[in-house]
Amino acid sequence: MPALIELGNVTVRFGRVAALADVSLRIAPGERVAFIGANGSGKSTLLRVLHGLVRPASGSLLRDTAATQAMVFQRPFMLRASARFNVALGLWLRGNRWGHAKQEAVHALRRVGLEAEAGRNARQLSGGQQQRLALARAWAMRPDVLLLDEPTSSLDPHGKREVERVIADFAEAGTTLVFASHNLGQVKRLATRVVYLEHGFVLADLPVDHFFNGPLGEVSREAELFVKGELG
Ligand SMILES: Nc1ncnc2c1ncn2[C@@H]1O[C@H](COP(=O)(O)OP(=O)(O)OP(=O)(O)O)[C@@H](O)[C@H]1O
Repeated sequence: MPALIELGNVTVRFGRVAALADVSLRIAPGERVAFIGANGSGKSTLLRVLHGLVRPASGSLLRDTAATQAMVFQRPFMLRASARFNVALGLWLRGNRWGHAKQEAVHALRRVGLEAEAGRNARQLSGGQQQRLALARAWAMRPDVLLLDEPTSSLDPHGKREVERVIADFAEAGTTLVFASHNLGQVKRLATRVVYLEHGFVLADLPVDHFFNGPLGEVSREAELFVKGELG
């Protein structure tokens, strides 16, 4: 199957820090890929490279130009305006008429269970609601690929469940998911493939069952320790 995104030997530097080192990665349609690893291992940087927000110092990035992408950040930025306006604006900026954009915004809000909050100031919504609002904004774009940077890191268990449900809906609708997470339970629930990063290197890239249950081999000893540590 042709790749949606393909990275070849990508290195990203911030000053003297190599945030990514020689990363090669191929993402095919329908995959659900989780990036895991310790703080500073390069997960966010990798997502930003995939979304074209960070330019590699070297290496190649190929993207299927017909495929659309959306990214949801760890702390999504909301305008001081209604939830509906926050979703509609993105659609309007992409050339939709305002009336149509507002209509589509309401559909997207319904999809994430925020219909009742459509008229509320987005900044006054709870963390979980804001995260779902960010997903509604992405949903409205009907992306082929959805990139998420620790989408539930600041949420309580209820908020986490709600946001995970929406993410799972994206996957069911055929969206390719690529997300960074520190929550290994979430990785097991949502991902089909795990990419383990350490100091900017990909140390393991395996189907989720193999990553959590199979022997990881010499090169992935650190990954094994990481998983054991995280799972306590
Ligand atoms: N804009 C930047 N300027 C300078 N250094 C940066 C920048 N962004 C990332 N880095 C550095 O690059 C490395 C990788 O950071 P990155 O945010 O990608 O890690 P991460 O795995 O997402 O971490 P976390 O789990 O804490 O979110 C770190 O050493 C970080 O300090």
